[in-house]
Amino acid sequence: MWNSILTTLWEQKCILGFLVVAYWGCWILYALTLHPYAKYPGPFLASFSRLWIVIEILRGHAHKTQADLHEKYGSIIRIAPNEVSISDPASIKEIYSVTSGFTKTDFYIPWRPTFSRFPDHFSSMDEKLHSQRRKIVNGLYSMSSIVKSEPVIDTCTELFMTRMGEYAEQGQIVDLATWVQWYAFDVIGALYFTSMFGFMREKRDYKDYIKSLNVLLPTLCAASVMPSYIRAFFLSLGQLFTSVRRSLAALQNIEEASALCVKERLWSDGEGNYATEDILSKMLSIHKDKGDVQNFNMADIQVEVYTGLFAGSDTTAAALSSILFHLMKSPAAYERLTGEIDEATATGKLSYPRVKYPEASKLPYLVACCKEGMRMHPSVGLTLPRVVPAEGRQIAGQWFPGGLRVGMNAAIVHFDKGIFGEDADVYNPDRWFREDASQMDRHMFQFGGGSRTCIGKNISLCEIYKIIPELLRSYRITLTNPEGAFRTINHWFNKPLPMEVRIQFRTVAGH
Ligand code: HEM
Repeated sequence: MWNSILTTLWEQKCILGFLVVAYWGCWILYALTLHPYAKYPGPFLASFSRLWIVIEILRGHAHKTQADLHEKYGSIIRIAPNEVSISDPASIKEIYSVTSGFTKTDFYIPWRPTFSRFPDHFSSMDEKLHSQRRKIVNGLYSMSSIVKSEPVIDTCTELFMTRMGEYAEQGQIVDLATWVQWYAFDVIGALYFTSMFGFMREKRDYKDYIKSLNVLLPTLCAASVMPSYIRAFFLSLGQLFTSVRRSLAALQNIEEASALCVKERLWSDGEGNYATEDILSKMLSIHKDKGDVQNFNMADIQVEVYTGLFAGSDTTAAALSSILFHLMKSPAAYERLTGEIDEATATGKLSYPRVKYPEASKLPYLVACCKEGMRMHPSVGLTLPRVVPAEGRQIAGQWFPGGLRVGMNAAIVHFDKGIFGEDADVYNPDRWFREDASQMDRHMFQFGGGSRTCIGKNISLCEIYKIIPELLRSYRITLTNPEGAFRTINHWFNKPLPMEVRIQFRTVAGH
């Protein structure tokens, strides 16, 4: 009897094995020949399996491989069986404009906080729902609203400048990439909750927020590019691995932090009287005044706070690091910029000691240097994947059937020679004074596009335009290794690695 049971089991195993191999064989054959994306070139493994993109993402420099592939194969490359990356800048309008009809793919689902009733803005895939939910809070992120909070940002800038002064006095070497991230995190604390978290005060990673994000990002990114049916398995099996366990604990840490920030405000303010004018009190007021009509409750406020914690610091810090790094590497641009800042300060066009955003954003060379820094290094370094509308679309001269995926990456588009000039590969703020600057502006993609444009863009721009002139006006900063390259690790946020600088005092013109 045992013999016959074993034989049956063996036969079943063989049949199962055969079916699996046959399925894969057919799938690979289809993916390589009949699939609508079979005509597009790319890595062989990527044409039939998502394993290629998972490995690339985990290696942390997917944008570089992607750039090499576009260089080799042209403007459309296959990066997964059902997904292509497009480098033609004209396609930004076709894919990402408000009326394009393209929707976000399931790439975004793993980023969603576990406690949300509605998807957060970033991960929402239903355009109608997204538009309804975003309308409730959009006003809080407008530039006119952010500029009203400049005094709050100023408290952070003041502390940042004091700390830099301490380092200058001690002649100590500083990791500027870490310091600008502490600054960006404290600004989020100040804008959302009136008080900084304590990164710059305590000179350390407050409550391990940054460590949590660093641990979380590679796991989330890898899960996001996997086929959705493997994700749950990956995350459950991943529990066996310390790195995945730590990532999930990290996610919980950020979620708990956002819940705590909201609770602390409620405890201190009691029921409904919010004395401060920070983003949190404005959201609490929306809840109090129109919460029932708009279906906006405490859980939704917590989601907004979570998004700010998640998306508000790595991004701004990467932009600040890139702007400063490229200036330090280009002495002529550095001198010209400090000249412009000094003159504006001496003639009263730039306030002292705290720079105001409306003043700084009018300095032409400063604007050019900030744009060029963000062009050279967009803070988000992967494609923003979208699903082609059901009826299909013509993009970059090709027909794309509905339901397939396409995406564009700012780290590729920003180097297009047709738009940014033959010197697109090199840092050159002067390009922004050329006749075709408005065309370049239209193709800058660091904040995404259309209805899904970054909601926190104005927060970041306000921070950037305030702190760069203040820092360069009062201190001379130099790289300890002037020959070194700008080193980053790309897990969606393309994060700069430590950037060591020396800081010296400067005389501020007219003061
Ligand atoms: C230099 C700084 C920043 C950069 C480069 C940046 C970049 C981006 C990009 C590229 C997107 C589009 C993602 C996509 O379509 O897949 C995005 C969306 C988003 N960003 Fe930012 N971001 C920055 C700062 C911030 C800040 C400070 C916050 C929050 C306080 C924030 C919150 C968000 C949110 C909520 C979304 C989703 C918007 C939506 O789909 O409605 N970002 N950001």
